[in-house]
Amino acid sequence: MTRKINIFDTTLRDGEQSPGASMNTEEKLIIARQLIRMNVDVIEAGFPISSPGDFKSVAEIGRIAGDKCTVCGLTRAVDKDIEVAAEALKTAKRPRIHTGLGVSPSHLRDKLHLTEDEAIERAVHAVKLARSFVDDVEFYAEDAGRADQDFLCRIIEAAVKAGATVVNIPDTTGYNMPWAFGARIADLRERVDGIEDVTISVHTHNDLGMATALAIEAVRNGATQVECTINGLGERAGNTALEEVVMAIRMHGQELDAHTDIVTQELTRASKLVSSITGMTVQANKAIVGANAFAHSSGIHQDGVLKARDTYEIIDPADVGAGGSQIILSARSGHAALRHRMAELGYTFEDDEFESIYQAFLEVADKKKEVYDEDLESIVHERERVTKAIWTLGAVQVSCGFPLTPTATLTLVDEGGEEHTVAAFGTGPVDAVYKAVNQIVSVENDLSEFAIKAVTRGIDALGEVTVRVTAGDGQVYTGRGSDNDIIVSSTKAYINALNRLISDRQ
Ligand SMILES: CC(=O)SCCNC(=O)CCNC(=O)[C@H](O)C(C)(C)COP(=O)(O)OP(=O)(O)OC[C@H]1O[C@@H](n2cnc3c(N)ncnc32)[C@H](O)[C@@H]1OP(=O)(O)O
Ligand SMILES: CC(C)C(=O)C(=O)O
Repeated sequence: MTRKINIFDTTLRDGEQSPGASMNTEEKLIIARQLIRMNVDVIEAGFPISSPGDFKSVAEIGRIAGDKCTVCGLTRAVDKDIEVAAEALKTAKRPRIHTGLGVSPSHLRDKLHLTEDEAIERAVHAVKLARSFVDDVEFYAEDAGRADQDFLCRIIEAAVKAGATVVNIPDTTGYNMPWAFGARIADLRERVDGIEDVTISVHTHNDLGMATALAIEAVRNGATQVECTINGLGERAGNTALEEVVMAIRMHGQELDAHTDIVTQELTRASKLVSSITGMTVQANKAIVGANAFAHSSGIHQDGVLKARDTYEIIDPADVGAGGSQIILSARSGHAALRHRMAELGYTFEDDEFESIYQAFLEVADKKKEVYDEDLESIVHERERVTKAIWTLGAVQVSCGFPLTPTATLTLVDEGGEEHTVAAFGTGPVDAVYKAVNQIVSVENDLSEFAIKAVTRGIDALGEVTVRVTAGDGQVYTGRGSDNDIIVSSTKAYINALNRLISDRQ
C-alpha cells in the first residue's frame, strides 16, 4: 500500500484571499459540503479573529463536517487569535488550530521585528497555548521557502517538542525551484528530532507557475499533507490547485509511493461551483478542469483520439467528472473528425459525396472559430437544396443605407451555365435583391413569408432565411438559405423556393 497523502483544502481561507473572491457564510457552507462530498481530509474554513463573518463560517463548517473531516482555523502566533479560533471550533468534532509566524530573514527583521530566538519562543508559546484547547495543532513556518535552513530546522524542532501534530513548510512566495524545495523537506526529515512522529505539510504558491511541481516534489521527499485550493485560487498568483495535485498523485502514485482518498469524479463539479460562487472564471486551458482540458480541435489529434483516446489524453474525462472528450470542429479539422460528428448526427455519406460536404464544411469553418452541429445540419440541407437547383447564385452585391436607394446587382447562373446579370432598386436591400431575381427568373409568385434566424452561436453565426412563396395557382413553396451574410442567405432562400416552384411546373 502506498502512503496516504492528506488533502488539506484551503479554498475557503487562502483561496478567498484572491482579490474579488470573498464569500459569505452561506456560500462557504455550500463549498464546504462539496469538499466533504469529495472526501478532503482537512477544510481550512477561515481566520476566525479576522471578522465576525469568518468566525461564524468556521463555527458552522465545524458543525456540518461532523467527524467526516478535520476543520481548521488559522491564527497568528498571537494569544487572542488562538483563543478566538478555539472558541469558533469548540463544537467541531475534529478541530485543528493552525498557528505560526514568518521565519525568513525579511519576515523576522522587517515584518515581525523579532530575533530568531524570540521567534522560536513565540512559536513554542503559540503551539502550547493552542494545544491547551485542542489536540490537533498545525504549526506554519511562513516563508520557509526563503528561510535559513538551519533556523528552519531549529524552529520546526521546537514546534514539534511544544506539541505540534502537523508542521507546515510553506513556500509562501512561490520562490523555489521544485528540486530545491524537495531538498529542504528531505533535510528537515533528516535533521529534526521527532519529525517522524508528525505530519509534514506543504503549502506552495504559484508565483513562478510551479505550485503543483513544488508540492509534488515535496511529496516525493516525504511530505504527507498538501495544502491546496480548488482551481488554484489564492493570494496573488494562487496556491497549488487541488485538482492538479490529486490527479498527479493518482497518475504517478507508484513512483511517488502516494495516494489520496479524493473522489476524483467530483473535481469538475467542485471547480464549477467555486468558479460560480467566487466569480473567478477558470481559464479554458486550465489543467484538469478547464473547458479545453479534454477538447481536441486539430485534425491530427482528433483522428488519433477517435482511433484511441489515449493517443492524446492521459486522463479519462469521466475520472474527473468532466463527461467525455470533445471534438471541436474547426478549419483545422480533417475528414475523420467531420465524418465522426456527421455520423453522430445520423448522416453517413459515400466517399465522393462526403468530399463535397467536407469542402463545404471548410468554407464555413474558414469564416468561423468553431463549427457547431447546427452549422453541419445547415451544410447538409443546403446541399440537398442545391442538388435540385435550376438557378444558382453567381454573385450578389447590395448598396444600401441612409440616404441611399437600396440597389442590388445580381448574377444568376442557369442550368446551362450561362450567367444573367441585372440590377434593381427596392425599398430595402432584400426587396432590391428579390426584384432583381424576379427580373431574371420571371415566374409569377407572391412572397408570403420571410423569416431570418441565427442558427449558430456568436457574432459570426450563420444566418438562416426561410421564405414562402405562393405561385399563381395558390400552391406554396418553401425555400431556405444559409450563410454568414444575411443578404446572401436571403437570396439563396428565394432562389431555392423559386427552383422548387419551377421544377414542380416542369
Ligand atoms: C501567512 C498568512 O498569515 S496568510 C493569512 C492572511 N490572512 C489574513 O491576513 C486574515 C485577515 N486579516 C485580518 O483580518 C487582520 O489583518 C488581522 C485581524 C489578522 C490583524 O489585524 P490588525 O491587528 O489590524 O493588524 P494588521 O493587519 O494591520 O497587521 C498585522 C500585524 O500582525 C503581525 N503579524 C503578522 N503575522 C503574524 C504572525 N503570524 N504572528 C504574530 N504576528 C503576526 C504583523 O507584524 C502586524 O503587527 P504590528 O501591527 O505589530 O506590526
Ligand atoms: C498561513 C500560511 C500557511 C500561508 O498561507 C502561507 O505561507 O502562504
